[in-house]
Amino acid sequence: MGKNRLKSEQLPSQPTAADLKKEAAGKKQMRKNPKKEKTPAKSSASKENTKNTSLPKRNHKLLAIFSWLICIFLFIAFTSYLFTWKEDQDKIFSLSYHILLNNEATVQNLLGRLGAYISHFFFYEEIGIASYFLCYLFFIIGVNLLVGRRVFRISSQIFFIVLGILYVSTAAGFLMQIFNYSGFPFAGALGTFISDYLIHLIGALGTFILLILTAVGYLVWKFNVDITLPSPKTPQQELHTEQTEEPVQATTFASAPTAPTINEWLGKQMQQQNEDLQLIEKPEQASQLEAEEKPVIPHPSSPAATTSAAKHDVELEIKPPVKDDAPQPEAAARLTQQPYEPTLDLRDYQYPSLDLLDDHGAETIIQDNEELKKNKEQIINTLKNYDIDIRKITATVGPTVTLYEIVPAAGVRISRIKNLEDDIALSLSALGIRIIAPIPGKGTIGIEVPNEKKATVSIRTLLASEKFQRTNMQLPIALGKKIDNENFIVDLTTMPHLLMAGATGQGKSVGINAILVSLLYKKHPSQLKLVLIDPKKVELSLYRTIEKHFLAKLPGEEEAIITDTKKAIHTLNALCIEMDIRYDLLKEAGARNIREYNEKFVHRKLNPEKGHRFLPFIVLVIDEFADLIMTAGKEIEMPIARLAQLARAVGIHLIIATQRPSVNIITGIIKANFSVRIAFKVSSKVDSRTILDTGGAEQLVGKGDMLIAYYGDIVRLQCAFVDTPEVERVVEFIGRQRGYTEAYLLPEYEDEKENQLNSLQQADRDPLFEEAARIIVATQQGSTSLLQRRMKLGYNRAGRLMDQLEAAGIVGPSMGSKSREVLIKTEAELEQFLQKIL
Ligand SMILES: Nc1ncnc2c1ncn2[C@@H]1O[C@H](COP(=O)(O)OP(=O)(O)OP(=O)(O)O)[C@@H](O)[C@H]1O
Repeated sequence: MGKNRLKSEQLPSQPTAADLKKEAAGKKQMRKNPKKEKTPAKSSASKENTKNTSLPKRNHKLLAIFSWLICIFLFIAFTSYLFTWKEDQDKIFSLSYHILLNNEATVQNLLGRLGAYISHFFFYEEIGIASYFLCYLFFIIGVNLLVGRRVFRISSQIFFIVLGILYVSTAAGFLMQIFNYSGFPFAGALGTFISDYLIHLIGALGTFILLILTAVGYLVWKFNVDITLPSPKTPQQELHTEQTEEPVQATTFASAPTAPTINEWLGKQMQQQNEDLQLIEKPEQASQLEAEEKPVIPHPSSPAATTSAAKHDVELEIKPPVKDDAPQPEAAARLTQQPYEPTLDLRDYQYPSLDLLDDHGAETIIQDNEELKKNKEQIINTLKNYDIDIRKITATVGPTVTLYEIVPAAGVRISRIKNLEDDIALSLSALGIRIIAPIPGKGTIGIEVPNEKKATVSIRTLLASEKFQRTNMQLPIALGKKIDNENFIVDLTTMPHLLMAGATGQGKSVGINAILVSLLYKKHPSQLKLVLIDPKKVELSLYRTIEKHFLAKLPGEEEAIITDTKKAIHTLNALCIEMDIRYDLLKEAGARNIREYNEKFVHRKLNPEKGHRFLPFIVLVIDEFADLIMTAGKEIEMPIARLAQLARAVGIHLIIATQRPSVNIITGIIKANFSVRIAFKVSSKVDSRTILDTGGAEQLVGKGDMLIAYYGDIVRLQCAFVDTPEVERVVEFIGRQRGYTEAYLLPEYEDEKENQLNSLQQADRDPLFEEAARIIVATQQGSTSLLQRRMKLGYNRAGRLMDQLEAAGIVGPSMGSKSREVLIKTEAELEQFLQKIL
């Protein structure tokens, strides 16, 4: 038998232990540094490596197929031999191995003379029925070679095979001798020899006992059978035992008695033998088999687990901290070790994808050489008319305008060009010419001329840019593109507030949407809350879909988007209270700003039981500030100024937009606290000065063409464009997802003045109050003289009535000589209101 034995060392390209270690180390490295894995192998060395490794891999596959061919060949030949051995045996006895060369000899074995000879050799001359172990050997060699990993540990498998051959052939020999059977060679020469030897040595009974004990011993060793009575084990202990058991043994044993299919068994082998290497998925059947055979370990969350855990008092259930019930020391230690993750509130939340946004075509900047040449000549000629010579002129084509940068000839004073600005613009007769003399930081003069064909800057392009994708800004906003096409993406937290102005239809609302969409693409609902005030009632209403994700509101309010002046005042004051609360929290935590505070909170250095919580950023947006300040004046201005002065450190940022950039709206106190200001096209130079402290915004071309005063610089940008349907898609995408149970609640604000007035009202309300209210609402005119006329009252009493109507919230505050705004619009609404207050 020795000469025919196949040694594992002779097997082709069997991976060595060192190879496997290298491979595992390589995988670890890749897991650690996945980028490296993705980087295409550029160096010649790595190419070489690829070549070198691909060759053995191919050979492995070929050898695997070859192994499996041998396995199948032996299996068919052996099985056929079971039925044809009688017919073929005589011929092999007479011809021996010459039968392989003798074409005239005919045999019955399905695999012909070779099949018959090999089967006879192994069954009769060697190991009998145990020959099937050889099929198994070639099978596992093939698997190892094909998978390219050590699915089966060959050394231990050979040990198992040798033991199996010895045992099976001996047992077969013993049975044949006991039953005096001399037909089919079940035992082979080896089995017959060993069993014969044993029977002579220790007798038939002794051999029988030896065989039984060997089998039982093997099973005990394999199953690690606990022979003592089972001691009570906790579920964790059982789990531990299961996991630490030697995988090869457990599988081999588990598979053998139930004779699973090859697939089932292979699945188990592969799963158990390669714990540290990632393997193929466990076939379903195999897992069923395992479930049947192994003791059932209940899932920790299953009722069974709970009861068994309760019995053994080991289960650790981590609950949210309860005030009176101090967590167990072990649980507490675990909790403090893991940083708090605010996004786990809504752990399944998905950020909107770029597919929701459109590419607004016309993205590429068209460089029209004709146009450039024409403009260049016109500029040169115009300047020549004013005796200004040019040394050099260069053009930078932007999305909306082209910047012509001029180096004047020696001796030309820049101030002269600046003085001629209007004349030059007139001569160039193009709308939207802006002269920058000199360009800051350069000794040159810039003339911006609008392009005939303008490009749209889609927000999608900006959000897809690497700068935005990779940013670590806290509140990144993609505002637009500069004239040199650089993306202008800035952090709102550094601004820290933003004032936007521009005549109607010039791009303010689009600008606000671009800012909000940028934030929604970068922030999780736990990190950002929006307070939206929209007196125009149309622009921001589409954001109500995301109320339970991103909006903040006053407690008890139905609508999160504020359209009413009174509510706007309340909201601003509530924000001031939120700011004060946050300052107190920061003080207690010893943090200087929201960033430090949240960092401490995340690392569980602040106790939630003392009121500490993760603080989301709050961004307040007011679209149409003019309406508010005109109706509520100081009541609006004061809280805004306070917030603008102080709220930055606690993560509250303001964005205020207005159509009317006049000084009574953008007051000194507001302006002083908003250092970053954006101007879309305005109607006059005065307006431009009000916003930017300089002219230029009146020269803009509209449609998102804008100037931003950003820390001393004035930068011209083409605002990013996002259309309403795009915003709708984004908010719907967010709104469809699971959100919080309600909007983020701002603190309750109690208007003391209002309360005083209310109590006063109830006591001293004029008996004509109701009638006056009806007249005012019916006519929708908040005029004292109207009351005087209609009710035939003196000026004082009518004035008092009007004050009472204001206190009750039926009319707005006095607006000088103009009528007051009537806040209740219909008589039905008034009836309801009166019922409530009278
Ligand atoms: N960045 C931009 N790129 C291209 N087109 C724009 C851009 N911004 C605005 N537009 C065009 O101008 C139109 C008006 O813009 P928008 O609604 O933002 O004006 P607005 O200043 O908010 O006006 P209003 O104050 O009356 O609400 C848009 O419908 C769009 O066609």
